[in-house]
This record gives sequence, structure tokens and C-alpha cells, in this order.
Amino acid sequence: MQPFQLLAFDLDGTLVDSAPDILPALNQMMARLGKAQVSLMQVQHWLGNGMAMLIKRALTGELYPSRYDAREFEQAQQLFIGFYRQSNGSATRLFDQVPQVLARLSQHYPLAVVTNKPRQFTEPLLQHLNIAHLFQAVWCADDVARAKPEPDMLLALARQQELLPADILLVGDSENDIFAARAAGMPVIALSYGYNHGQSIAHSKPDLVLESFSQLPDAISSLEQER
Ligand SMILES: O=C(O)COP(=O)(O)O
Repeated sequence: MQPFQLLAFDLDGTLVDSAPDILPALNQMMARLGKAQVSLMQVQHWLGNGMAMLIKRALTGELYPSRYDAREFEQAQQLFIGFYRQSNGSATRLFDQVPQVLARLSQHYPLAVVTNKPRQFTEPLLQHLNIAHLFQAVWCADDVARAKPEPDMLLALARQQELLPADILLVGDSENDIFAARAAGMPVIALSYGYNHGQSIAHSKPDLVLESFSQLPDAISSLEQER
């Protein structure tokens, strides 16, 4: 039995359902650009690779945008930032049992957030949802050169906390989390209820897949037994 030294959490789709606030911001942006509105399900499928990719996906309607107009993208990004600043937090909810389980885990482990969300949206959201005080560290995509699925944020977290990546457990919802954890040499648990481009997260082969956040304490213990 070897306990983990820190638990790191993805934000969007793992701790919070943020798509209901991102949808209106994206649609206000699309309206200003004279483009067709997008649906909640499209937003859920497009989340996970950060703001710039979300906007490119909305502008092109493609999950892997091949070509986009760079000037239109710059304008879209400025519009989105303004609109999402206004909507961020209004309809975003913590998933079931998240605050209770985080509070319980925080008595045994340091906790961190590792998110592709820009810092200007992450910090106000954690404050608004009253969970900011539970985290010792918060790493956002704009703190490093490369967002998840690259391991930059996870490795920066390990260095900052003076821990080995193998002693940190990542909890996420998308293939970007699984790939980043694998590249960093971190174990990873996935929640199946989040945003994963409409695909089953089991395909990305995390160490464990959970249906509910309430299963997390037992799942952590079982991984610790195997270490
Ligand atoms: O901004 C996004 O794409 C979502 O970021 P996260 O899933 O890494 O929290």
C-alpha cells in the first residue's frame, strides 16, 4: 500500500458542468459574426482542448479544424472572452457529490486543479462555486507552452510540488487527460459522465473508469493497494 502524495483534478466535465455558460457566450459570438448558432451537445463535444480550439471548432463546425480564417478567429476570440466573462458561473454547476468528496479527500491529500481553461475564467469560477480554498495549486493552459494532451501542466505541477509524477493521481474526463497523464507518467482515473468528444472514455484506457464522483475515495484506495 503506497498512498498518492497529491490528487490533481481536471475542471470542465470532471468537477463542473460548464457547457451551459459556454453555450450562450459562443452563440453571442456566432451571432455577432453572422454565423449559425450551435447546440449544447456540440459544445459538450468540442470542450476539452482549451478556448482557442473551442472557437475554431465553432467557426468551422469541425472537431479537427483543417482551415480557418486567422483574422476571423482573432475577432471571434475577443468576442468570446467578453461574453464568457459575463456568463461564467451563472449556470455552471458542480457535478453530483463533488464538493462533499473534495472536502473529504482534502483532509488526507493535497489537491490541485489542472485545466485547459484560461486562468482568467478558472479562478473566478472556483471562487464562485466556493471550492477555491480546497486546492493548493491551480495550473491553467495559459501557464505553460502546451495544453493537455501534452504533459506540460502535469510536469510543472510535479516540479512545483517537488513530487514524482508517479506519486500524483490525475482525475479527468477526456482523452486529453488520459494522454497527458500517460505522457507525464501519472496514473489516471476517468469519470464517464464528462465531455469526451462524444466518445466513450474507456477507449483511452485510463487505470479506472467511474460513473460517479462518489466512487472516487474507494477507487483511490484500490489503486493505492496495487501500487
Ligand atoms: O477549456 C477546456 O477545453 C476545458 O478544460 P478542462 O477540461 O481541461 O478543464
